Amino acid sequence: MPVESDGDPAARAASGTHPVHNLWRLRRYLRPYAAEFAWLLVAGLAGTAAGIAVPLVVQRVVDGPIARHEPAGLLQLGGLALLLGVAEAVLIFVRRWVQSSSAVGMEATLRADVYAHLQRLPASFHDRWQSGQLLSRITSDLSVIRRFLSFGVFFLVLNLATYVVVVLLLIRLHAALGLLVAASAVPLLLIARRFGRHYHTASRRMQDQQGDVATLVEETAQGLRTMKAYGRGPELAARFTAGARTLHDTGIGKGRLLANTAALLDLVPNVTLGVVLVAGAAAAARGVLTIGELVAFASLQLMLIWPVQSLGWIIANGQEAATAADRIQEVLDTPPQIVDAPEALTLPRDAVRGRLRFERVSFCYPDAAAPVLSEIDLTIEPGETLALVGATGCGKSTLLSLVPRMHEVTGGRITVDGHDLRDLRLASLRRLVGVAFEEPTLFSMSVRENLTLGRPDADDDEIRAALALAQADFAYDLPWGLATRVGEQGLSLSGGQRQRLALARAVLGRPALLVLDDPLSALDVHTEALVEAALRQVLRTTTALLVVHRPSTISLADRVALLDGGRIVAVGRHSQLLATVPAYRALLAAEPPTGGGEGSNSPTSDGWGLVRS
Ligand SMILES: Nc1ncnc2c1ncn2[C@@H]1O[C@H](COP(=O)(O)OP(=O)(O)OP(=O)(O)O)[C@@H](O)[C@H]1O
Repeated sequence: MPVESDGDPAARAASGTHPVHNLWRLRRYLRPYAAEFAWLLVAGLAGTAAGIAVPLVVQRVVDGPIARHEPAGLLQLGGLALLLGVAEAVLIFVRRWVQSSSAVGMEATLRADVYAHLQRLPASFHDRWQSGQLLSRITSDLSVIRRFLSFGVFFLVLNLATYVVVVLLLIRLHAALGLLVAASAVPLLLIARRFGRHYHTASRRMQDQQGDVATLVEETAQGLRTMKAYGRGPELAARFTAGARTLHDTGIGKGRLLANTAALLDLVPNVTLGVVLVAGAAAAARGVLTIGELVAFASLQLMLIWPVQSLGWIIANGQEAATAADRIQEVLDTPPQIVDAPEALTLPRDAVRGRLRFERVSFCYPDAAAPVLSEIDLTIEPGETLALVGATGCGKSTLLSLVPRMHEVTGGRITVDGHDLRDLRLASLRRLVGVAFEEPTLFSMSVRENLTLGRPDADDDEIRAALALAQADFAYDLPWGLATRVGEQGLSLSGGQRQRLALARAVLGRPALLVLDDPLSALDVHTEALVEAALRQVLRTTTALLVVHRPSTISLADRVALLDGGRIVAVGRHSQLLATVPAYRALLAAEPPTGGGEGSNSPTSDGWGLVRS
């Protein structure tokens, strides 16, 4: 979790922002529902007015028909009280009906915006953020905000209005007692202020801890096989229990804070009510107050108990919503760094020859001490295949990720046919580049949807050709053919099957540039030979950059570049490098000689066991 400081009120004070600043910024999501909220308020206020009118009618009943023993008048006023009660019930129903639909609509819009923003954020953002934190923000935090903007704000306004109107009526009924009730607002405000300060910190802590627990659950679900295989279940369970215990303790602390405050908030109106009853009875005995007025006074004062009691809940809900808004804005305020330039170009596939050039390219991961890649100069001619080899961790995958702009170069530039990649529209670039990463990622959708991820318009023939090339015709034999849904992350398929589908996805529609990270690593020798033969056909017409871990795959390449310490230390044909670069020889000698050979299409032997199959 990168950002914790917002939960600290001191840090917030230092930054000069108000605790509800981020919540206030979300007001635009309420705008489309302004009419609904206006109706909501009107219905709420009308319902409250009807409720307040009932004690006043009761006052007339007691001082009129009851005092004078007139049953006819009693019936009339009783009917009016009943009518007011029914009106209040209907208005409450209307309010709740409108409230739920507008609040859910607002939450859905905000969630869609956060999700869209997450997609625009670069890979480096997702590298740094735990997915559980993002998950908890996009689910529980948004629900907290929805609850506050729909119920919390509404009851805050309604309860304030009720408080003010009732206190004015009380002052009108009996000035001294009414002012006493009004004065009871002072301790209430002091209690509320103190509570708000403490609760803010506690709710931020709890929401962050919820994210940590979500991360633990997510990691467990994803790494279940590995954990089981290594028998690490108990350790994982202990980690989860510790996280859940911390969350539990914070929840208990928060609950106690709320309970203590609720008790104090409860105490104030009840003490005031006791005082008023004694003093009111004395006033009635002296004849200063009629019995009806005393009943109305007490009934009206009872109406203040709920607004005061709910104050604790509203403040708690408001604080949670404020911290949730902070956490949401931390995501929304992160600018997507990899975006289209103002005048970005769209390059049609047919107009691209595919000359890929790295010019003094360097790259440094955010917050990393040293660059991973420095001064990379490489040119890959149209239709040429360049294999990138190097020791593990030397930056091969990173170099590949710069081509579809998953990461942005931090120095130099990469061009395709002379166009800086940053001058191309991202959508255009990503249509030109076919990518298969080291980890073949599939999604829990149909095989066809997985294949056409980057080419939704691909037709059946193109899909058939791509599957044939990747030796992935097994897809047609799945229970529902290409319509078969693969399990989450494609885990219902074998590693080799996933890799072949990922390769088919990369080559679908014959992209101008192919960027493949060890595309044959999970295949058996026989399938590897078949895929290699088919891939060779595609590579003849496509510019390709391949990361190669195994000598056998080098045979696909026309030239090889050796990456060492983030720099290209040698480029040339495989046989040249073998003959002249000791580091290259040493690197390949460390690999098991599983076959492969010279970068031509004829089988060769090179003395290092690299024989193309
Ligand atoms: N997201 C990241 N954030 C920070 N550093 C990273 C990140 N990804 C990789 N690195 C670092 O960059 C360096 C190069 O990693 P990279 O994955 O590009 O190497 P590689 O040559 O492809 O390795 P391998 O052959 O094992 O796949 C490594 O030191 C790695 O620790």
